[in-house]
Amino acid sequence: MPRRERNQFVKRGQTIEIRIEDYAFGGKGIGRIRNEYGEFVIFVPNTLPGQLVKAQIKKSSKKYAEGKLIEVIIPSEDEIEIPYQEIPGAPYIKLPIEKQHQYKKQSTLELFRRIGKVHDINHKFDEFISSPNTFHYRNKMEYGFSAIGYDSALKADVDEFTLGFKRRGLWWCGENLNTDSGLFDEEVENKLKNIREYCKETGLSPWHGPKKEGFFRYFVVRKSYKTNRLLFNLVTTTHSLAQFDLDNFANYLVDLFGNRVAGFLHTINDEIGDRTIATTGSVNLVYGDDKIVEELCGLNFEISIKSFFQTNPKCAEKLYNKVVDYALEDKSSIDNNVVLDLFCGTGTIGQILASKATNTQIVGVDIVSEAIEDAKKNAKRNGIDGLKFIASDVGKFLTDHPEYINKIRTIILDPARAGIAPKTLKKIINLNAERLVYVSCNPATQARDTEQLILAGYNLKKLSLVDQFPHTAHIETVVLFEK
Ligand SMILES: C[S@@+](CC[C@H](N)C(=O)[O-])C[C@H]1O[C@@H](n2cnc3c(N)ncnc32)[C@H](O)[C@@H]1O
Repeated sequence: MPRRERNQFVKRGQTIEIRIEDYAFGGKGIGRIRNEYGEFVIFVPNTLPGQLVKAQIKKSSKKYAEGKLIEVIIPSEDEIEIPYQEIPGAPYIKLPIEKQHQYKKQSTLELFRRIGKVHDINHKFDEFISSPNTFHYRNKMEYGFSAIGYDSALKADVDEFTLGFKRRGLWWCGENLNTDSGLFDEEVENKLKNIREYCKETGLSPWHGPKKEGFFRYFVVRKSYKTNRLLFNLVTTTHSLAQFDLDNFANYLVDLFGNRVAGFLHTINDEIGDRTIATTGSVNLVYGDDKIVEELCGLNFEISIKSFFQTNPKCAEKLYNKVVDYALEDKSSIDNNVVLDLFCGTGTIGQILASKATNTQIVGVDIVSEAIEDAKKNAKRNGIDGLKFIASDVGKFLTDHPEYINKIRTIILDPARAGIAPKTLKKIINLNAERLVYVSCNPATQARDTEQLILAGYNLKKLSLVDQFPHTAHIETVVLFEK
């Protein structure tokens, strides 16, 4: 029996042309179909209000449908020319930055209203913090190799050695980055084609996604804004490794980038999953140093290739200043007290806070042991006392340390995109702290946690938004909760 369609407007698999009218959180354009049955909403990710787009319906329910962008037929009047190669990771690069801010602010506040149930969120809004550099702001890029390219004229896959990013919506296809994308280091991106040619000339194979085989997988670059130096990481499989001269490749990098090369690492990743990357597999140092030094808020941080470090360091300084401002608003709850810095990464926030407080003991917890090692060394290098760093899952740490219950006045939280696991959030609530400064790179999970925190007796006192990733749909938030 044929499946009954669930709405009167669109069918799954159907291709439609639709005008985008609004912007929803997370970079989804909103289009509407109006007919004799009424009005129906269609979300199309990576589109802008004002565009006329062709999209294919991927999901459809009674209330709404979601489509995948196939092409922009007519651009939005807001779009401007840019001198960079467009990449899928920066879908809003043609939109003036002020417009991007407007969409981000409005859609994020709406999320707190709808999911967090904070109906007066406009009154709680404190500040929208822009990135000091809106172009060339990233300190890390992960370029992928692929054995399959895409011929736009033929509209078909072709065998091609590519190095760059995945083609939007086609996970198995790579797209060469030939010039600066406007997001990362101009020199590196303009010379990426040389790296590609070097690798191609070895005759060794790039990764073939569907077959799950090949030698070259990723080329990762980390940059320090303090020193302007670069740390490279080439990720390959063991297949054909004997035929690849790593020292020769290191020399080639030095020929290309001179003394900007801080170090070159080689990672072996034989896992066949298509996920990235630099954090899995065994890492060997081939040339130079395996770390890079960055400066934030006057302190120095040594970062290894596996540790999390804020991707936009100039803007991270502004983010951290806001976190520290919120934490120090009630200085008496910080001075002479223990502060928990949960999900602390390389311990940046705790160190900055400790450097501005008196006799404060910071206890930082992160699951990545390399990040904790970096945190310990960084605290020593910055000469800051009173810091303790522990490598553990936050939930496990709180179970193992009941002595902190009713003893902590302020907690800093900065979880990864997935947010705080519900069981861990319960344990955090159970600590009974007076104040939480909660940083998030995914306000959708933070808004979900906000509802729980309010039910547990916290008030959302203020919220600031930080545009850590211009030209993308991402936005970072800093929220102060008080009991
Ligand atoms: C957004 S980063 C924050 C890092 C740090 N606050 C900073 O600004 O550099 C999130 C951190 O959470 C850590 N993490 C993820 N899941 C965790 C867990 N279950 N327990 C402890 N740490 C976790 C990650 O290793 C990562 O360092």
